[in-house]
Amino acid sequence: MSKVAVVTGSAGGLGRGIAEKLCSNGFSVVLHDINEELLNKTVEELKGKNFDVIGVKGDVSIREDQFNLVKEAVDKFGHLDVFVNNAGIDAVTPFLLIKEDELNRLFRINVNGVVFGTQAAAEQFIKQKTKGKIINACSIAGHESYAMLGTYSATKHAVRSFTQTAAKELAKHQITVNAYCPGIAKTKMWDRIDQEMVKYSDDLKPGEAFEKFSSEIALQRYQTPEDVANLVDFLASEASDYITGQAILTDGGLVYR
Ligand SMILES: NC(=O)c1ccc[n+]([C@@H]2O[C@H](COP(=O)([O-])OP(=O)(O)OC[C@H]3O[C@@H](n4cnc5c(N)ncnc54)[C@H](O)[C@@H]3O)[C@@H](O)[C@H]2O)c1
Ligand SMILES: CC(=O)[C@H](C)O
Repeated sequence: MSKVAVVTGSAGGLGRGIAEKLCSNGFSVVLHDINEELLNKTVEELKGKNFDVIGVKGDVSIREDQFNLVKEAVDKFGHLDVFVNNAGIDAVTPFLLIKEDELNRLFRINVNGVVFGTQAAAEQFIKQKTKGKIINACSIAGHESYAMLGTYSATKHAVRSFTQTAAKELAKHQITVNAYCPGIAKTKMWDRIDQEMVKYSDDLKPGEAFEKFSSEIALQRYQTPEDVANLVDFLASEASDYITGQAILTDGGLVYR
């Protein structure tokens, strides 16, 4: 019987890379995103690769949507093994200009979404009386906070904190909870971050913020979605059964913790 994984925010970017990796290793995967048009396109592309996938539209910041997502996964595939809280958004703002709307928007998606997804997945694992794996999208920004990324960095520190708490409380059910901490991957997220950072800079040109951050990478190559998917694939496998509560860096050598 195939293992079943849900990957939130997987219509594109790192989430799509994670979904493809898990599919290539025999998982049935529920792709999910708030962007229904891109989600449907990605589902069709992955079905074209003979991957066993379905797509479920949803908003991770809505608790009911997260529980519906798990229900759709179980209705289709019979059970759940892995839940990846990948969806997240960014904001670039000088600290003195951060407004309540930004705080609320980013915490609702990057933090509340992870809490609700964890609750929905954990309740299913407990109902199944099986072990389970919950894997959360953190970041280098969950270990070190960055200028102009104050709210975003705070949300990723919160993800790391909730990962530890959930791991401690859910271990008795043989549910592990871990986080992956990517560095700088050229996805739509970094396209947006670069555009915004350039707006606040007198000398950066488009693309130069990404280059500036990436120039510090010790391994001297850009991060790819597959680099991140390799770590998530490990955390989704039995090889990581004795690891829980960890926020593991995969950044090519940027932050050393
Ligand atoms: N790209 C990087 O360098 C990087 C580094 C560290 C951590 N991360 C984290 O990895 C995750 C994926 O990042 P990415 O670079 O692929 O971003 P991305 O913006 O390319 O993709 C994120 C996806 O999430 C979806 N999404 C946004 N809000 C949603 C919501 N409320 N409900 C459901 N789906 C929603 C978007 O539609 C999009 O498809 C994020 O949590 C991000 O913080 C990214
Ligand atoms: C977007 C992200 O988490 C890091 C800062 O690249």
